[in-house]
Amino acid sequence: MIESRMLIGGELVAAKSGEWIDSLNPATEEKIGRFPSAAKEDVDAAYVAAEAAQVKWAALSSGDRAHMLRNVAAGIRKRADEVLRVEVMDTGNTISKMKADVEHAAHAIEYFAGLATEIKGETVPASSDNLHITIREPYGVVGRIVPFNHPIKFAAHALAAPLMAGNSVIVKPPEQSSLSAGILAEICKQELPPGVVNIVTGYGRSAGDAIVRHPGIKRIAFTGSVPTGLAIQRSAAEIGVKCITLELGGKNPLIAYPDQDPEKIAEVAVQAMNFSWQGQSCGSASRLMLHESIYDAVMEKLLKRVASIKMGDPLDAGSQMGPLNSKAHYDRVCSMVQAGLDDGAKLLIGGKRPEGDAFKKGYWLQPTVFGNVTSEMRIAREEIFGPILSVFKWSDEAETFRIANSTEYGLTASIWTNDIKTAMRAARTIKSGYIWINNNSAHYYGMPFGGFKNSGLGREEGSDELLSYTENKSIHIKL
Ligand SMILES: NC(=O)C1=CN([C@@H]2O[C@H](COP(=O)(O)OP(=O)(O)OC[C@H]3O[C@@H](n4cnc5c(N)ncnc54)[C@H](O)[C@@H]3O)[C@@H](O)[C@H]2O)C=CC1
Ligand SMILES: O=Cc1ccc(S(=O)(=O)O)cc1
Repeated sequence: MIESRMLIGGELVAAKSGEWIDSLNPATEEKIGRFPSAAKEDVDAAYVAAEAAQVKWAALSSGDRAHMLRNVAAGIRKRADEVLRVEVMDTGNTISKMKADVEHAAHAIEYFAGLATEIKGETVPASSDNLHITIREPYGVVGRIVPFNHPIKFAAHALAAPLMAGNSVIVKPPEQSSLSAGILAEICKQELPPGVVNIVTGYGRSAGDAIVRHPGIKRIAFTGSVPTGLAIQRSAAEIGVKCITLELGGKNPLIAYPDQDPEKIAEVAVQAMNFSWQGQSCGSASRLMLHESIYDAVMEKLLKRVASIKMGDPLDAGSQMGPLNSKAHYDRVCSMVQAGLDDGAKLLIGGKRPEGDAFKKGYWLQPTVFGNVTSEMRIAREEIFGPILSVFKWSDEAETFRIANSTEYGLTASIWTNDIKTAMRAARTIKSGYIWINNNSAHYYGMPFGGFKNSGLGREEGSDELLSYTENKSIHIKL
């Protein structure tokens, strides 16, 4: 049983109210621990500590800040096995996938530490009798709110760029899976000055909302769903003028052209759908658009591959797919299976709880594929964030682009063709922020990641993200 603590002002603490939230293992529904349920008073305390720490932190050289950040990354690596086990039991994601997330957590911090000397301004020849320079200053206290699908990776990533830019930070982990953030809190307590990082756990409607509405927190970065992103914009606007960046959901197309090998497309479609994350990844290609000339061949092979996915104990290295993250999420994903059936899509495989004693408890849903999907259906328009793939057959390229662009989302797209002109035509026409040609799923630090349309605002994973935690100041020196 794990009882994790928050980090506020350099101390590992419970909520002032004494309230806790239970952590359940989604594979078994057993209680595995609990963590504090913070309210406004806890966020206020975190803000006071963060504000007090920030000025000294910003006054350090960027090299000194980078050095301390690297120590946090090393601390994560040192406790990687422990973090991994907690994270697998708390999220239901399989151990083979989660291993990479723990490594990513450390890598994200090291990446931003490596950008230490990029926090720089410009000289501008705006007049002949002045020296015009810009400098970049931190906002002060930054709030970052992250979702349940990659808890340790997102929590670690969340502190890196704001800190590197000289801010202090308050991180709010997801209420479904907060235990790994408790370990991160212990590492930050050891490696950083008190108050520089504050980790406040709890529900979005209380702890999250208190961060968004805090008048002193001008810079907020949110990763999560579109409805919550919109709610955050509304709440923040009631308080003041705030700079909010949003990494939101996707309903991402994978478009396969007639020149493709059906076996290869079947393989990449399964990968790109992220069945191995139960579909719980923002970049999942949940709309598979197959040219009619390869449709039958791809589908035959794809269904065989889906049928062979091994669901099982997430702690078993042989398991290829685990349960969904929480009961509420499971219920919603299952309701989308029904929505597909109600709207007339053809259920080709899955759609049920797997059979066997191991799956009687927990939030298990088989990998699911619908055919005969049309663009009006709910399963074609709404992000499900579960293991449900919707397959379209196409013949006319322009109509396919129209359908690909017909949702409110625009996060990623994956285009498969050997013709570079065709590939670039598709890449330019699809309204998404991150496009793979003959590839899928991979993220590359240094390349800006983020969404068009309702998939978001702002870019992460590159120098844009670092600079987004600074404000530009113009200084004119009369010569
Ligand atoms: N674009 C990207 O990089 C990514 C986007 N996502 C998206 O995240 C979603 C799944 O994650 P969920 O945790 O279900 O999202 P969610 O939007 O329900 O919650 C995300 C976070 O927001 C907090 N929150 C909820 N209501 C709030 C409020 N009113 N004020 C402040 N904070 C609040 C929650 O406590 C949680 O920490 C999907 O839509 C997925 O596509 C997930 C990963 C990456
Ligand atoms: O869900 C969003 C998401 C998934 C993966 C990655 S990364 O490949 O680990 O960088 C980032 C965001």
